[in-house]
Amino acid sequence: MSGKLASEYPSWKKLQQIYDSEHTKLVLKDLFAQDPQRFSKFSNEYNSTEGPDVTFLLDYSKNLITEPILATLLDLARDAQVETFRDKMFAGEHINTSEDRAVLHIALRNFGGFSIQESGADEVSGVLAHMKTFTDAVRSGEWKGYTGKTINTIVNIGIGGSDLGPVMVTEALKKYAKRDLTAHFVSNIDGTHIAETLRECDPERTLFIIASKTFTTQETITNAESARDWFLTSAKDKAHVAKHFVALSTNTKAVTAFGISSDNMFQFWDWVGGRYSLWSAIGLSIALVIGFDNFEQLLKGAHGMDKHFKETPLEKNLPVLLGVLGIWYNDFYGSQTHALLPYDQYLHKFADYFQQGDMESNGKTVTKGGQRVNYETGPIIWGAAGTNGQHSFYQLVHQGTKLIPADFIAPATTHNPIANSKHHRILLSNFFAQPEALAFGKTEEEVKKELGPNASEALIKSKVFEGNKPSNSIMFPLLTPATLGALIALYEHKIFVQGVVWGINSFDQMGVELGKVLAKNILAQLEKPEDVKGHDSSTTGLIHYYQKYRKE
Ligand SMILES: O=P(O)(O)OC[C@H]1O[C@@](O)(CO)[C@@H](O)[C@@H]1O
Repeated sequence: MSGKLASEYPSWKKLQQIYDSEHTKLVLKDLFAQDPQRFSKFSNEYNSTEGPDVTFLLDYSKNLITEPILATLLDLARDAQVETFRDKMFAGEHINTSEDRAVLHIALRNFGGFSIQESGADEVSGVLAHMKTFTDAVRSGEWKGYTGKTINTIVNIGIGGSDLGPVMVTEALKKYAKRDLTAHFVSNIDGTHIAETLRECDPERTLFIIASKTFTTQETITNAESARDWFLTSAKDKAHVAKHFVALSTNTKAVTAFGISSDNMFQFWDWVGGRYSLWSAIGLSIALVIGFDNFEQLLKGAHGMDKHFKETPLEKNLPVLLGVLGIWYNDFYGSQTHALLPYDQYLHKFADYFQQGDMESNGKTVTKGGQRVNYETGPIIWGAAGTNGQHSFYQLVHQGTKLIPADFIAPATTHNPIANSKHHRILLSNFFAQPEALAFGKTEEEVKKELGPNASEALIKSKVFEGNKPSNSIMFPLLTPATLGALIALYEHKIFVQGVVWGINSFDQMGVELGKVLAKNILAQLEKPEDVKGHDSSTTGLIHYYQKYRKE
């Protein structure tokens, strides 16, 4: 980033000219008709070159691009010095400028020997070894609760990056789970979350994992205190906490103050962003559910993608391609969102995960240099597993007024080939059909032919599909830990590429602070008998309504 606004780059100005002069002429039906080689030109097979074999296909041919447009989009990555900043990140430079921190989630999975100069990077293997020892002890039954029983339930208490990654990955890799170990995830401060969870737990056989990078997050600490109170109601003796509570954090002081010994703490470092932390000690619940070896496969799969991102020329660099394609729609076509549509029930939390990953990284309006941008930055990320989305929001995606770029993701083979894989064939037929329908639509002539001469004009019009709606399709042989690791890393690096182009700091999150401060102020007032003061009439009116009905 040269300190310039992205809109000042020559390539940005050229893209604007291309959009203004050509976008009405970019019709997918024509682009495919004109070039039988379009699929092979605009698709890439990723094959890992290190660690476990991971392969997947990225088909980006159903995008509103030509070769000159893609070349200009890649020039944008060059103008923004994406490769330079990538290399700075990998080297451990403090690219998180507002917090003066490195950004080193790649160091958590650095099996291939990237040279990283940052304190703590050489401690990763020690933490992984501790995680392995602990995970093996719990899963083997060697680790016993205070009455000598084995652990059959884990409860991860955390929120945001200390929750969403473990939830998404343990769902995605359920096939690899130890089925006699139940995992619960409590995140919300709403007492319902912990209350409903504790109903499922036996204090003699439950392990609580308090996951918090700062160990100051109000929701997590409050939930952890309630869990400890619940546990001690049965266990009585505080000495038993040591057998049922562990902590994942950077804050040893706060962990020990809570009453968890440092022996039961799994450490990570300030250069691990919360939304990039599932690879760190925050992944302990993942390792407990799927076993440490599978957790290591996840890490190794991600490392393979790190290597690809670090070494591959822009033209074949998958995170760069996804990044600049997203910018084409976000900043020139004016799309506001981006849909992640995994045709795999195991990936039903994938979009949820990247809501934080993408939106907390790139939901910013000020560049690293303090300038307000004059262009769109982070998109709204949303999505759901197919085919459920088809019976929910696809009407809008197909015939609405909004352009919604979408990524379709699917495994070629399923872990559950029931009914002789009939279910999977139906699932994949939809995975293939939906992008086809979005891209090529259905013309008025085709509708008239179908409805016959008596159909009203209005009915005909309502059945037309304009099409020309872009999508990417990603396929891989099977959803394995290593494949999932590579897939997550692909999107992490896509987010990085976009942040560099926009000139923003993708690795702080100042935007989450104001609400917390205001809430703390209101909480203090709610706990006093006198009337609230210092608020607008709406906030005051709402609080008064609450106070009219509150019981406690
Ligand atoms: O892990 P912790 O420190 O408890 O933070 C939890 C989450 O809270 C934030 O909103 C930051 O306050 C996310 O960035 C973070 O993942």
